[in-house]
Amino acid sequence: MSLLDSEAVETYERSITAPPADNLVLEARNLDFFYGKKQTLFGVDLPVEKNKITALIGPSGCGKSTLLRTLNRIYELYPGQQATGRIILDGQDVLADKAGIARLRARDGDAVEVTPNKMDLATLRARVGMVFQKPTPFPMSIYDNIAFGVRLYKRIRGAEMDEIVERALRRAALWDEVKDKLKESGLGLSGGQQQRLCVARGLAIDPEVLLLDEPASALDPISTAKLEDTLNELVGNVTIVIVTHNLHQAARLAQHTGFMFLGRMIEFGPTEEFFSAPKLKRTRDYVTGRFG
Ligand SMILES: Nc1ncnc2c1ncn2[C@@H]1O[C@H](COP(=O)(O)OP(=O)(O)OP(=O)(O)O)[C@@H](O)[C@H]1O
Repeated sequence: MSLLDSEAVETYERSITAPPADNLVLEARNLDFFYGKKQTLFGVDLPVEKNKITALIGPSGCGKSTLLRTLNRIYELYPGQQATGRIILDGQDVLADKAGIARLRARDGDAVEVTPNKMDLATLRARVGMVFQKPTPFPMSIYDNIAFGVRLYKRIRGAEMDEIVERALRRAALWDEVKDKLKESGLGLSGGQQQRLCVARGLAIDPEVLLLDEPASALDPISTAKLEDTLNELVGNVTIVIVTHNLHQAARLAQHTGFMFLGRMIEFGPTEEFFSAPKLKRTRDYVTGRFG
């Protein structure tokens, strides 16, 4: 075998240990993604267990954010970006319409039963929320930051809205810090508080899944610890997928971890095994700091 052959074999070697199928709430299967003509995801599989935390790690540019943006189809806001494959949310394919599913069946022989209607974006965004790398509060009061999103999806009266706002802020572990200044601007909060406000905003519409794209990268260690406490408290009630560059953070928080490399999901499995006994050399090299 030539060096080139062995490299080619290694490039495609994968190890995916998925949680039991009945426990999955969201699943990407054989997902490809294109920025124009440039392909950036290649046959990615991602099984996401319900009410657990799944971490995505990997070197810069390997496609972690792209994968996250595909899961709630936020990429559709940008012309020329396209995804093919399957994203199944509670048995419904959120990516494909009827014709798309027929094409997939013909291509992959995939016989998964899904509802053949492309999910409308408002429904999808309500079920799969997203928090970005930089805190992005709206230029309005702390209260309205949360109420605004809720009003987009539900007709709510005053007192009921107060309850929703309080509950979301409590779940995001921010209530005690802001309960006396709900009318003040969200922009006046610290970076860490702003990020928890964004988590609260996401939680207020009761999503099944919350996607977090490096949510702690702009935060100091104390704010990071508070955010992690918040995420830990949410386990069991909401499903979280988090992209992080911080391997310790992945090990601390996640029940499952996926390692991406060059647009591929190379290794996926339970976090403890993933870090203590990675199955592939490439993962081992990455988690021991030998490359990346
Ligand atoms: N808008 C875009 N147009 C064209 N290519 C893009 C665009 N956004 C990202 N890419 C490319 O897609 C690939 C994957 O990028 P992505 O941001 O998903 O990686 P990442 O793993 O999240 O990186 P990082 O850890 O640095 O945030 C990279 O090669 C990147 O250059």
